This record gives sequence, C-alpha cells and structure tokens, in this order.
Amino acid sequence: MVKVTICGAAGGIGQPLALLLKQSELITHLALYDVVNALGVAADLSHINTRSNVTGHGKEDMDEALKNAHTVVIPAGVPRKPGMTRDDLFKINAGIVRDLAAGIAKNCPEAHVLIISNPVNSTVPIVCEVLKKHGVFNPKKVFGISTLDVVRSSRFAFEINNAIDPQSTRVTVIGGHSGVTIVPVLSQIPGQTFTKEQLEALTHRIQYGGDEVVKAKDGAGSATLSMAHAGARFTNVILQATVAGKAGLIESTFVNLEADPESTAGFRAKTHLDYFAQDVEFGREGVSKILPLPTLSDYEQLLLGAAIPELKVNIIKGAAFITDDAKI
Ligand SMILES: NC(=O)C1=CN([C@@H]2O[C@H](COP(=O)(O)OP(=O)(O)OC[C@H]3O[C@@H](n4cnc5c(N)ncnc54)[C@H](O)[C@@H]3O)[C@@H](O)[C@H]2O)C=CC1
Ligand SMILES: O=C([O-])CC(=O)C(=O)O
Repeated sequence: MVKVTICGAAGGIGQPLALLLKQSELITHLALYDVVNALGVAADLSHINTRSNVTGHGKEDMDEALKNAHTVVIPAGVPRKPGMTRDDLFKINAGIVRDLAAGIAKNCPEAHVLIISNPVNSTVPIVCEVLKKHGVFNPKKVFGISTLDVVRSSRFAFEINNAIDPQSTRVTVIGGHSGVTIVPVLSQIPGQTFTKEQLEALTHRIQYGGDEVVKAKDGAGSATLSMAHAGARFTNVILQATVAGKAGLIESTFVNLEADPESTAGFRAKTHLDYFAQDVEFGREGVSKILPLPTLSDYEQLLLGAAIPELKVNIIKGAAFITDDAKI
C-alpha cells in the first residue's frame, strides 16, 4: 500500500497536483485533505480510470487522511497578493503547517513530508521542530519543494539559448526559496553561452519568477499550474526512489543538513546554516546523499554571500515559532 496524502488538496495547487498524481502507477491510495471542498474534488478525481483509490477528507477528518501515509505533500495555506513578500504569509501559514505537522507526527510518523506552503525557508524548520518535539524527526524525510526554481531555470535559459533543451537540462538551484536566497547555478549548464547582461537578467528573473506570476494574476493568487507540475515532478522522484528503489535520482531541494552530517559538516561550520537547498541524491529512506556544492563562478559566490544572511533570518524565525510551550 502506498498512500499519498495532499493537504490543501482543493486549492489552486492542490487540485492540479492531485490530477497529476492520479496518473502515478506507484500510488495505490490518494487521500485528499482540505478544510473546504475536499469531498467534491475527490469524487471528481475518483472517476479517472487509473488504479489508485481516491478518498476525500474534510476539516474534521485530518487523522484519517494522514493515517499510515507513505508521503504527505503540503500545499495548504494562503498565497501572495501583489505587494506581499513570501514572509508576509508567515502569520497565517506558520500555524497551518504546525498543526499539519502535529497530525503527521501522530498518524504517519514515518512519512516523507514534502512542503510547498510558503515561506518555505521557514515552514520547513517549523515542520522539523514539531516532529522533533514529538520525537519522530528524521531529517532524511523532510523536504522543502524548491523544484519550481529548477523548472523556471531550465525554461528561462532555453528562452535565451534554444540550444539548451528545457526538459532534459536540470539546473542546480541552491540556497532557499525566496528572492535573493534563490541561487541558480547557471555556470554549470553544459554549452551555456550567456553574456554577463544575459546572465544577470536570467538570474533576476529566476529569483523573482514568483512575483511575475503574482503580478499577472493581479490579486487572484500565485503560481499554481507550474507549481503543480513541479510538485508532481518532485513527488514522483521521491516515489521512484523510495517505492520503486530507483537509484541515482537527483533534484535540488531545501533540506535539514543533518540529513547528511558528514558531507555537510564543512559547509555548516562555515555558514552556520542548518537548512539549505542543494542537489540531493535519493534512496529508499529519502535523502541518500547531499551532494557537494558545485563549483561556483565569482558571480554565483556573490549571490550566495547575499543569500546566507536572509536565509538565516528565515530559518531562525521558523524554528523559533515552535517554542517549548507551542500549542502542538
Ligand atoms: N514552494 C513553491 O515553490 C510554491 C509555493 N506556493 C505556496 O503554496 C501555498 C498554496 O497556494 P495555492 O494553492 O495557490 O493557494 P489556495 O488558496 O488556492 O489553496 C490553498 C488551500 O489550502 C487549504 N487550507 C487552508 N488551511 C488549511 C488547513 N489547515 N488544512 C488543510 N488545508 C488548508 C485551503 O482551503 C485551500 O484550498 C501558498 O502558501 C503559496 O505561497 C505557491 C507556489 C509555489
Ligand atoms: O511567488 C509566490 O508567492 C509563489 C512561489 O513561491 C513561486 O511562484 O515561486
């Protein structure tokens, strides 16, 4: 039995993500949890002729939705409106993610937890702290989904240089998932021939790709379809590695560096960061290896230098939200 639960399944991301995951041969049970309309979305999706069973779970049914899940994907929470930063979402989303993490600790403590809800740089530490409080934290199994930054990098690079195949070119994106904390390592794209101006414009567009969508949607939310694509891509990688046992799969993702203490010891000593987005190789248990940082150009070194202080503030804010007397 491979049960995948989506929390926030009736939302802008949740619905297309559920649709994409309904295509997966590796999922036997797709559980859709939301505080509104989960039953309707589940009934609709359940008519699609693939093998997985679909169940819908409303507000009072979180425990059943999460019970024995193999993987939990979390796009629950509010999206941005124009003029907001991702950090502005903390006020509402921190509490939502905290309560879902407590539900995971209780109902599926062994699950792989894939977090989409923003601000990812803070919501991932929140989930980890809650799981720690319940004594069930496994750093190899908690991931911030930063795949949309990777997807945008390949697509935007292709728009400048058509020789780069947008589907097969995987760009490493390190740091975090907001503004200057997003550091695309474009120097490592094979055959890249960007001018300095192109490189700077491309980097800026990737760092602020989310704002491009927020502005275009003009008050109706942020990226949903491209995020569902990115979320399904990452979830499928996790399932391929953990269920099908496929070796050698690599994606950039925001993780707790305790997932691979040996290979990250030097980086942690230098930066004092406990979380970072970096290329990860996956295995049966989740993180198999956090790969060493790729060689960075001088420009990318500067970007990393700018990312670290903001990342640190975001991480501390998330972890500090789960205090000793936090209601979990
Ligand atoms: N990691 C990334 O790259 C990206 C992250 N996001 C983030 O994803 C989140 C969701 O975005 P959208 O789907 O566009 O928002 P949305 O508002 O369309 O959907 C969110 C869903 O979460 C549900 N929800 C709220 N509280 C809940 C709770 N306690 N338990 C279960 N479900 C709950 C809502 O009822 C709603 O259906 C936002 O925080 C957004 O910033 C969005 C795009 C990219
Ligand atoms: O920009 C936002 O608020 C949503 C997001 O994380 C993205 O599109 O990268």
